Formats: sequence, structure tokens, C-alpha cells
Amino acid sequence: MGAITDEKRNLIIVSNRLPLSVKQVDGAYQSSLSSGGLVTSLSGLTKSTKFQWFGWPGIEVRDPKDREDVQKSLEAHNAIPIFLDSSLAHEHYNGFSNRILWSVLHYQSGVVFDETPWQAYRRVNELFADAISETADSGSLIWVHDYHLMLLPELLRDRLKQQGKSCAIGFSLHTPFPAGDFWRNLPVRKHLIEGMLSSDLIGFHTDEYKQNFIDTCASLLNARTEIPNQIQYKNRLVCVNKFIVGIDPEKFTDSLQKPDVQERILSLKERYKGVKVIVGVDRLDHIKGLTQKLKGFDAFLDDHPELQNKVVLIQVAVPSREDVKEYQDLETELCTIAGKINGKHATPEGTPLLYMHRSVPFNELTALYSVADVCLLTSTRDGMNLVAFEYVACQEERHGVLVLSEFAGAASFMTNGSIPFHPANKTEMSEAIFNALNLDPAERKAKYEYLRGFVNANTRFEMLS
Ligand SMILES: O=P(O)(O)OC[C@H]1O[C@H](O[C@H]2O[C@H](CO)[C@@H](O)[C@H](O)[C@H]2O)[C@H](O)[C@@H](O)[C@@H]1O
Ligand SMILES: O=c1ccn([C@@H]2O[C@H](COP(=O)(O)OP(=O)(O)O)[C@@H](O)[C@H]2O)c(=O)[nH]1
Repeated sequence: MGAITDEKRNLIIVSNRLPLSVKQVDGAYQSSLSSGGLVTSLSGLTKSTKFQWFGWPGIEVRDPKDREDVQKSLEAHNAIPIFLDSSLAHEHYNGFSNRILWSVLHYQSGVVFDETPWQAYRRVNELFADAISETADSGSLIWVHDYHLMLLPELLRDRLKQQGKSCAIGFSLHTPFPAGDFWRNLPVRKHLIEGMLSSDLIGFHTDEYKQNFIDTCASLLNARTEIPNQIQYKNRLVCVNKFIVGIDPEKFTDSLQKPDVQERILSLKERYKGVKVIVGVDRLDHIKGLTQKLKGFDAFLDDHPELQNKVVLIQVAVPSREDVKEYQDLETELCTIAGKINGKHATPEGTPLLYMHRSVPFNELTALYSVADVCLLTSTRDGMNLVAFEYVACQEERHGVLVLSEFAGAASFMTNGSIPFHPANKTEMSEAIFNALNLDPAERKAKYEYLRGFVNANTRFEMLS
């Protein structure tokens, strides 16, 4: 079985975060587009497919009248909020999903398990199952996304069965799934895998993640896995496969045509005349290797004094998960390193590093991508990394070079068209940057065309759509 596709069926998308996050500004509720690749990867679907999207609105709303208002404002975008108390949401999202589960999925050591966040994780998965099973009709396709909701397929299947409904359930993991023994770091590992195995189809970003998952099912649960892409467990047959997540490149090329974006591009080109621009866009997260990136860039500046005032790194670090201490500490560390780099390498002509700790509007982002000669992505682990795709989409004229960590999921597909490197090796990173800046035009064009072909061929996330 490949993708589940059936235009007549009602499609329900479920993710922890809705594509619109709600905030209270001066007493009124306002919604804005959520950050991150999951939302980007599914936004292309809105063009061609009708669906309802269930998720947490990102804010506690207690008053029933306020809940109604929020519900109505999201309804216009087919988004259905699942309201959670703030302490429950905090323990589920920050406590278990991001401090514990995210770390294990991305091979980070020193994970400490705690019962309270685990119970909150279970409870939130139950609340999602209650809300969705109530709304779903028999025959609906339910597409669950990501590590925040690994228990949901099982909870949902039980409830639907009790209600006499039959629905196909798909599950997409947007993160890596770790190899070998790493998953054993989680005392509740079995519950999570069993939760996912109640799906009909499970999708991963790469073959490597898929195979790691299959191997874990065999070793942990004794599941039968002899038939490729199938897992037989407790009288159920579950299909697993790789589904390449992509972007809608037209959204980016259209943005570049807008007069105000063209104007912005001209002004950035003027500002950086005679200077090579390297761009980095990452959520401020350990897995993006930002510490390594800044240190690698420092090494590059040390190695190439002849390029003083001739290269600038513009790094956008999008605020993320700011209630988690590890993320706060990372932000402090990055500020210190950024300050040191500019302290060491700045001249009266300017600074080599522009470190921006904020999100940028979409048009500004596309202008930045467009003027950059190089895009530097240094993930230590990363499910896919859609910034790599977006940079390519904005480089039709310049044929800029992608310098891509071998640990980003995107590297499984983009290595031929990029300059790969190991993010823990400063020397390798410095050489990769130098090579990218000095690539001859014919090779640049060839690499670019390879990447462009890949990005254009993978514009739809085709698992259940
Ligand atoms: O919702 P947040 O906690 O703010 O985090 C944003 C998203 O981060 C992760 O994104 C992943 O999905 C991308 C698209 O498939 C992929 O390219 C990237 O490598 C992953 O890190 C997370 O998995 C999402 O659930 C979050 O919404
Ligand atoms: O200020 C910004 C800058 C970037 N992005 C988007 O965040 C997504 C990042 O996705 P990626 O897959 O690279 O990583 P993730 O953040 O999901 O781990 C991309 O679509 C970016 O365009 C964003 O939402 N706000």
C-alpha cells in the first residue's frame, strides 16, 4: 500500500499546533500563522484539498464566551481548537514532548524521565481522541501528525470502535526516528510505539528513519517485519513508508515578483555590494546546530583574513519553545558567541555576523533568501529541514549554493546538489563555506538545477492527500 487517496472521503488533519496560533492582544483574540516546517509542509494542501484541522490553539481560553469567539474566528480557516488548561498544555508540550521525547528522537543524551509530564502527555492525547472521535464520520480519513500525538491512533481507534465508526488512520512523523538502542532511553517506549501501530499507514521523511522504526518494532515488540514496508502486530497489518515532505515553490516565486519585495531585494543588493552574503534561517533549537554554526563561521573568518569585510552571515534565529530552560540557556549562549565573533572580527567598515533573534515576515524572508550567495544549514539532527527547499525556490537567478549538514533529513535527497559537511567539525565547515563561495559558475548551475528539479518534483505531501 502506498498513499491512501480518496477524494470523496472527509479528511481530518490533527497536529498539536494549529496552523494559526491565537494570542490575546489588548483583551482581544488575534490569530497569526504558526512558525515551523509542519505548517509549511501542509500549507500546500489548502490549494487542492478540503479538510478540517484539529489542534491546540496555543493559548488557554477559559471563559465559554471567549472559547466561542476563538472557535468562530478559526472556523473560517477550517481549524478546530482543542482547548487545554495552561498547566496541562505546558506539561504535555514543554515537559514531555519537547524536553523528553524530542531529545530522544534527536539523539540527545542526558534525558531524564519524569512521571508528571508523561501523565499530562497521555491526558492530552486522550482529550484529542475524545474531540476527534466525536466529530469524525465513518469513512473519514484521519491524518495525525508528529511526536506530540503518538498515543492518539490507538486511543482514537478504541473510541471509534465503541461508537461503531470505521475510519482509516494515518500517522506522519516529522522528526527522525533514532537508530539501534537509542529509543530504549525512554521507559515508556513500548506504549508510544504501540500507540502509533494502531494506524493503518505510518509515514517517515527518509528510508533511514523508516527502517529504524521497523527494527525497533521487531526488537521491542517482536512484531513480524519480513515483508518490506509492512509490520504485523497483534493481528493488525500496518503499512510503513517514506513520504517526501516538500514546499509550494510557487508561493516563494510569486512573493519575489511583488514590487515591494523587488524593491527590498534591490536595497539589500546595494547594501551588500561587493560582499558575499551567507544566510541561515533556523528555529532557535539545539538540533539546528546553531552553536556549531557560529563557531564554524568564526573558524572560517580566522582561516580567511583576506575575506575581511567581504563576507557577512545573516542568521535568523526564530524564537521557539521559550518556556523550556534548555532553550533559554541556548539563547543566552548564542548571544555570547555572536558578541564574541563580532568583538573579534568587526572593523570600522562593519560586522561579519548579523544575528537576529526574532521571526521575519514572509516577504522579508524571501528577499533574504534571494540575495544570499550561500545558505548554511548545520543541523545536528533534523527531520527534514524545509528551509533548504525554500532557499532553492528563491535562487532561480543567482544559483546560490546550499551548504548542508549531512544530518538533516534533506541531505538524503539533496547531497548531490549541495556541499555536505559534518557539523561537529569546524574545519570541515570552514572549508565547505569557502568552497561554496568559490564554486565555478558551471558547477554552481549544475548543482542548482539538480536541487531545483528535486524541489519542483516534491511539492505535495502525498501521504493521505
Ligand atoms: O510547533 P513548534 O514546537 O513551534 O515547532 C515547530 C515544528 O518543529 C518541528 O518541525 C519538523 O517538521 C518539519 C516538516 O516536516 C521538518 O522539516 C523539520 O525537520 C522538523 O523539525 C516539529 O516536528 C513540528 O511538529 C513543529 O510544529
Ligand atoms: O521567521 C520565520 C522564519 C522561518 N519560518 C519558517 O519555518 C519553517 C522551518 O521549517 P524547517 O522544516 O526548516 O524546520 P522546523 O522549524 O520545522 O524544525 C520554514 O518553512 C520557514 O519558512 C517561520 O515560520 N518564521
